[in-house]
Amino acid sequence: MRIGVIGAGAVGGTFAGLLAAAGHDVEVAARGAQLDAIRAGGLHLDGGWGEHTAAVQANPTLTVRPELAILATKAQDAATALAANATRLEGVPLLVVQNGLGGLRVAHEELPDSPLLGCLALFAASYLEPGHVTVTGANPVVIGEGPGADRALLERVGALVGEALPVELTDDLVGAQWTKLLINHVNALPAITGLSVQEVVADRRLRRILSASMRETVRVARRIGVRFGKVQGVSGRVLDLLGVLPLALGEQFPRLLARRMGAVPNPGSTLQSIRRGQLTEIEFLNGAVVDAATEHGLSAPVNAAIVALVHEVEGTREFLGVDQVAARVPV
Ligand SMILES: NC(=O)C1=CN([C@@H]2O[C@H](COP(=O)(O)OP(=O)(O)OC[C@H]3O[C@@H](n4cnc5c(N)ncnc54)[C@H](OP(=O)(O)O)[C@@H]3O)[C@@H](O)[C@H]2O)C=CC1
Ligand SMILES: CC(C)(CO)C(=O)C(=O)O
Repeated sequence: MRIGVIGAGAVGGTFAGLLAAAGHDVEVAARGAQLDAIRAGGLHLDGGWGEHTAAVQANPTLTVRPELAILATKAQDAATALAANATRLEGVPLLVVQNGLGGLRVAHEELPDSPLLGCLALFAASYLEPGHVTVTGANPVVIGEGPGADRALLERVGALVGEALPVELTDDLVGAQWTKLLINHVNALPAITGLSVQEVVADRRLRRILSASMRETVRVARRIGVRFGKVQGVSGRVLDLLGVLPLALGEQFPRLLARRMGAVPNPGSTLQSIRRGQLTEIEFLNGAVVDAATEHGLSAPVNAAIVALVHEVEGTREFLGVDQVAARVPV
């Protein structure tokens, strides 16, 4: 099948490499050094799903209308990237692989005639240097229906992606997005400290701050009527408990997430942006919790402090020590 991947970094590179290895005809829309490197030497993928060098076509925008498109930019780049490719995408099914809550809304605004599916990647991948992506944690993706899609499309695309990597389907994409948002609370502290997710979770004080941010999110979600969906066997009922358990017990959740990431240090996608000198997605992660709280007349001070620290590090490019973080986040 002819597949177009927009944004060929950690996640898009993983999809492109594995789908090409499964025999599909893949074109990526990429930019800058990544575009030059893929054109010159292909896309080199290694780590949890093996080594593949995919001779994918790479262009600044898609040159051929695909049968399936995959969007895998960071959230802040999605609208621009879709607009640049819109003429090739009208009516084409689009799989939006993005963290945060708003990816499908943005895609629907840009491409009102395309059936949309939402995809939550639970695997971890690092975009280390142009042309090279490493899968550091080989976990499945969860796919659910978005605007304009139906069950038949979901199953067709699920089966196709399943040729390349493990897939779970969900009937509750919104609930699953909130659960993934909670999981993505692991992203911010690595971006602030320069540590991996596993190192953050291993540190007693950082683990406490992370757990406090998660508990605050669960409490906000309960107050505004959000129900967490089941993801990777973790049910909404278990997550609801995080809102009432003492922090010491709630810390079992980040410990579980770190175990599932395995032994290879996972920087998370937000620290990778900082390392590349780019702005991060933090407004779409912990920032989405602050926004949801504010919209409903509530506050989320732990998440707000974390968002502010990530922005500080985006500006200074100087990581903070554990003492500095502990002094600035009101746990
Ligand atoms: N990395 C991970 O392990 C995981 C990431 N995610 C989520 O997946 C999404 C993608 O993240 P990730 O792969 O890490 O991000 P990356 O930054 O690694 O990759 C995004 C790529 O999109 C490119 N891009 C941006 N705008 C355009 C455009 N207009 N045209 C062509 N290419 C463009 C970027 O180029 P440039 O480099 O020049 O900015 C970059 O190469 C995010 O929402 C993230 O939160 C979810 C699960 C795991
Ligand atoms: C699942 C996780 C935490 C993997 O690293 C991720 O979604 C990210 O890094 O953005």
